[in-house]
Amino acid sequence: MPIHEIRHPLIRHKLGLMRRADISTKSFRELAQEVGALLTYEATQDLPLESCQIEGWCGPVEVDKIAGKKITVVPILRAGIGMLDGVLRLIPSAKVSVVGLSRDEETLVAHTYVEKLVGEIDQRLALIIDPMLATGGSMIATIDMLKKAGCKEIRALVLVAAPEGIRLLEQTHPDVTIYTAAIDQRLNENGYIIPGLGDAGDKVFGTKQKPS
Ligand SMILES: O=P(O)(O)OC[C@H]1O[C@H](OP(=O)(O)OP(=O)(O)O)[C@H](O)[C@@H]1O
Ligand SMILES: O=c1cc[nH]c(=O)[nH]1
Ligand SMILES: [Mg+2]
Repeated sequence: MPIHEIRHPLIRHKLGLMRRADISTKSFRELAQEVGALLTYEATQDLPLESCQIEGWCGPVEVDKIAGKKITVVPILRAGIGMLDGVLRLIPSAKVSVVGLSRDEETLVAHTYVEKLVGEIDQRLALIIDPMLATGGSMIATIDMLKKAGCKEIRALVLVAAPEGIRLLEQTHPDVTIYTAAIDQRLNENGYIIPGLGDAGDKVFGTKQKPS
């Protein structure tokens, strides 16, 4: 399974700011959108182009445009919403499929509470967005859902990935490409990524921080 850790200076810097314990909700939100946009830039590098002729300021000119690739962005609720605007800023016409998953704090098993996929999913490139790939359970459940609906091309954009989640994803869905801002050290005994970001959903929504 291809995994791309994007070590661009802007991403390294912004992710570093996100790791601060005293970060405000406002800053966390802004940075999650910005890093989400930067990961989108990387994850769309190979979109097919076609030429077309337009009327330019000095007459007809050949320009490139994206060759009708259908895309669905798939935020995993809640925390994935924190990256959504950043992704849509670069792909404003993408359709959005919403998946709601919540990880049980004891078992770490994710249960599904929303599944609202867009039409023609079999013809679309799916870009799943979630700040955290921890055990990998939430990502695998989402990929299972998309494949069951007929989706054939899937990429995952995550801010931070744990080696444990990457390994599990490699075993279960080797065809899915991951783009991440960082591969961190490990999971702790509560399934939180170390050093990670803490609870990304709580940080995006300003809800109470759970102890890790
Ligand atoms: O790889 P996993 O072990 O499945 O963990 C990662 C998931 O956990 C978090 O969501 P959470 O269940 O806390 O929901 P929330 O976004 O509503 O806070 C995070 O946003 C991922 O979706
Ligand atoms: O570190 C982690 C792991 C799962 N979910 C989070 O929000 N953070
Ligand atoms: Mg959470």
